[in-house]
This record gives sequence, structure tokens and C-alpha cells, in this order.
Amino acid sequence: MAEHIHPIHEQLVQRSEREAANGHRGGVVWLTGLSGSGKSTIAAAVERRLFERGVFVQVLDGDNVRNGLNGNLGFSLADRQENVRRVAEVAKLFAGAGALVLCSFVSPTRDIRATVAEIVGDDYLEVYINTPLEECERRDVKGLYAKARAGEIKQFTGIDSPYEAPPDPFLDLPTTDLTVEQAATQLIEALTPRLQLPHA
Ligand SMILES: Nc1ncnc2c1ncn2[C@@H]1O[C@H](COP(=O)(O)OS(=O)(=O)O)[C@@H](OP(=O)(O)O)[C@H]1O
Ligand SMILES: Nc1ncnc2c1ncn2[C@@H]1O[C@H](COP(=O)(O)OP(=O)(O)O)[C@@H](O)[C@H]1O
Repeated sequence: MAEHIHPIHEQLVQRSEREAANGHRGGVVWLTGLSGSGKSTIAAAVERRLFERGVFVQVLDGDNVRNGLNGNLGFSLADRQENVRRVAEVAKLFAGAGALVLCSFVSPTRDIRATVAEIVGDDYLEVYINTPLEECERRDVKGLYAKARAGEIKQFTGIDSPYEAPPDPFLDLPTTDLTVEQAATQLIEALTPRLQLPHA
């Protein structure tokens, strides 16, 4: 039987050309923090403001990933690891296309985040949405903490599943000291020189 030969296609569009066309560099901004810490809210605010500056920006979060691509995964540490691994691979593709990707995932352990850093490489920018458990529980945006305390949800981060704070993030955002707008501004100011983003 004839052997199948897969031709190697030369890449005719380089990442640097994509970045030049977009007017900024690509990158993966990885927001980690407890449920209710403010990851999605801050990512959405940053996405809106950068979009208005003409940045090629996209949020990836549980809402657009756990229902589809990762719909078969739950919240054991092994499933979280796989959830985050797949997202990291997708984010890497986006960054290769020159996008600034804002990934909003609990990504609770150092091991899980190390997987992301390994997949994404130099494009990985870790942002700690630093909100104490008591504040997240007070906000209880989706009522999940009450359910976890009542034993109706198992393996809930911060209750009966671990969260390990990142020891050396690119940026630490303590949301009890910052408004959403202030947190978004700090993140945009940190990213602007790093990814050569257009100024407002
Ligand atoms: N057991 C348990 N633990 C933590 N979170 C839970 C759980 N069950 C459901 N949820 C909801 O799922 C959101 C977290 O999903 P993630 O994909 O970010 O988690 S992980 O990175 O895979 O750990 C998280 O969303 P956010 O509140 O936006 O963080 C919760 O709303
Ligand atoms: N400084 C702040 N930064 C982010 N969110 C804040 C802040 N102060 C209060 N919040 C509120 O906290 C909640 C955070 O929820 P969410 O963004 O869904 O968190 P996560 O995505 O981490 O689960 C929102 O209701 C938001 O309005």
C-alpha cells in the first residue's frame, strides 16, 4: 500500500507580520482567582476598553468554553487540569494569530498554572485577582458558596477544594482596594508597554 505523504507547508504568513498589521503584539493574559473574585468582570472591562482602542482582543472564560469545547469536564483537580490545558492550547493559537487573549479561569493550583506557562511560553502573563475568600463569599454572585457550605456542591474552590495563590504574578490586583475601573486601568497600564498596545 502506498505510504501517505504529508507535505510540509511553508508558513507564508509570519506572526510578526500579523502583529505589524494589528499594530500590537499578541499575548495570553491569564487571570486566576477564586470564584467571585472579579476575573470575568475585570476581563470584560479590559476587553471593552482595548477593543475601543482597536486592539485585537478576545476573552476566553468558563462561559464560552465549559459549555462547548470542555462540556465533558467537571471540577475534580484532574478535570480542572484538562480544562485549563485545552484553554491554554487555544489561547496559544490566538496569540499566534496576534491576538491579546484574556483568559479568566480559577486555575487553582500552581501545578495547573505551570501547565499553562509551559504550553504558552513567553506569551504567558499571570494576573492574580486577589480577593479574600470572605469577600468572595460575601459577594456570592451566583449563590454557589451558599450551596457549597450546605454540601449541595462538592469540590468547590476555597471550601473543599484548594486554591493556591500565585507567588510571583506579572500583576496582583487586590480588588477590595480597587474599583473595577481602577483594576482595569492598572492591567491596561501594565500591558501597554509589554505588548506595545496603542495608547488611548
Ligand atoms: N466545584 C466548583 N469549584 C469552582 N467553581 C465551580 C464549581 N462548580 C461550578 N463552578 C463554577 O465554574 C466556574 C469555574 O470554572 P473554571 O473553568 O474557571 O475552573 S477551573 O479553572 O477549571 O478550576 C466558577 O465560575 P467563576 O465564578 O466565574 O470563577 C463557578 O461559577
Ligand atoms: N474591584 C472589583 N473588581 C472586580 N469585581 C468587583 C470589584 N468590586 C466588586 N466586584 C464585584 O464582584 C463580582 C465578581 O464576579 P465575577 O467577575 O463573576 O468573578 P469571577 O469571574 O472571578 O467568578 C461582580 O459582581 C463585581 O461587580
